[in-house]
Amino acid sequence: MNIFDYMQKYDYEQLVFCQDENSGLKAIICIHDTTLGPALGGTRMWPYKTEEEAIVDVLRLGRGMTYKNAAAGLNIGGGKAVIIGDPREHKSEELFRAFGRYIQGLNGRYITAEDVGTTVADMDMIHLETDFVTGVSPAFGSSGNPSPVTAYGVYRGMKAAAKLAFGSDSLSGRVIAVQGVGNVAYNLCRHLHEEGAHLIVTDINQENVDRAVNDFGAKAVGVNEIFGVECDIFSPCALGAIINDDTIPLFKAKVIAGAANNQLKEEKHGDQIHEMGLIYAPDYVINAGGVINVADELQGYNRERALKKVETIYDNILKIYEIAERDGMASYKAADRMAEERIASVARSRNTFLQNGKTVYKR
Ligand SMILES: NC(=O)c1ccc[n+]([C@@H]2O[C@H](COP(=O)([O-])OP(=O)(O)OC[C@H]3O[C@@H](n4cnc5c(N)ncnc54)[C@H](O)[C@@H]3O)[C@@H](O)[C@H]2O)c1
Ligand SMILES: CC(C)C[C@H](N)C(=O)O
Repeated sequence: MNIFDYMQKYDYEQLVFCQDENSGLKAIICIHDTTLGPALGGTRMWPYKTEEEAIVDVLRLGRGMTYKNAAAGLNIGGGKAVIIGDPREHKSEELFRAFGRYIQGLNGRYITAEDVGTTVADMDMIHLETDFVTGVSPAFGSSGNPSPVTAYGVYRGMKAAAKLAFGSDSLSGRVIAVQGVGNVAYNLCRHLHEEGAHLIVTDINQENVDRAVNDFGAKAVGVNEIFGVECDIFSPCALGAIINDDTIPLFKAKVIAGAANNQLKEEKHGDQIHEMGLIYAPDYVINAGGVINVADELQGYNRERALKKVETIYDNILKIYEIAERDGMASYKAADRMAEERIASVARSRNTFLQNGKTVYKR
């Protein structure tokens, strides 16, 4: 891959390669866009098979955070990091401290948090070397695990999507099929169960299935069955790319609203479900609760204030549908438009010189 061509095509600012022989650290930090503020996004630890796979992933995820943060109304830019390694085998204090020192070297242009394969305990180790890390243990005045807050945001966004589809945002009596009942979806299921929804769940991890069945009276189905079950709402909370040529013909739901990142395999699949009349809550809008929560730490963490901001996901979903209807486009495109317009207008408003270090000269 020609990295500079790709960076130029999507206007990336910076890609940082980090190597530390002692700890075995091989990491890449991507800063996509800092028009709105410092780049904030989690660190993914994954056993990438090739370096190219890791580079493609960090670039794609970093750009996704720019859109997520902008659409959420945060004064935060987009970035992400990946550590190449197996999270079950290759974690050590030495490795996370070495990584923390690289983050410190960026002097606040990039701020990290949890993502797939990393935990609060890992953030605590990074925090030994840098303050530019969020999602650290609450004992340090930080916000801890973002997953329950992500789940709350998905719950609020799902209610908004239900209002658009059914004319009422009540989820009582609705049948909701949840794919993957891990950290986020377990907490989501709790909210849905408390409101009186009927749950159908699946997971490749039987323990997680059993937990949802026992705690919330969920009905369990096989991993391939979940797409075609009779339900009102399908909630993808496991993997990306699950809205695709194979699954679309199976869907019986009227709404798709879940936590997973990058749910559309390709943009055309967003157009297809739009044409079928499904209400689709764009992934990066509905799952922004976690980043909204960790971003609050930059003002001195206040959980009440963070949750209030997470509540706005409800209105954001409604707003995206207003744009989609106004401009005659699918909801995923309307979300992109909303994020891009906000970034462009802030960039325009910063075209005069100010002696306070806040002016960002982008172009
Ligand atoms: N944790 C957060 O705060 C957060 C924030 C934004 C987005 N997300 C996204 O939400 C999704 C869930 O995140 P999480 O933190 O709950 O992760 P998790 O790993 O705790 O949960 C994912 C669950 O999906 C299951 N799973 C994997 N493959 C599956 C398959 N083929 N069929 C059924 N189940 C399968 C796993 O066994 C696991 O239980 C991810 O896509 C993540 O990127 C998470
Ligand atoms: C900053 C993190 C809490 C972000 C989360 N990993 C996400 O994908 O939104």
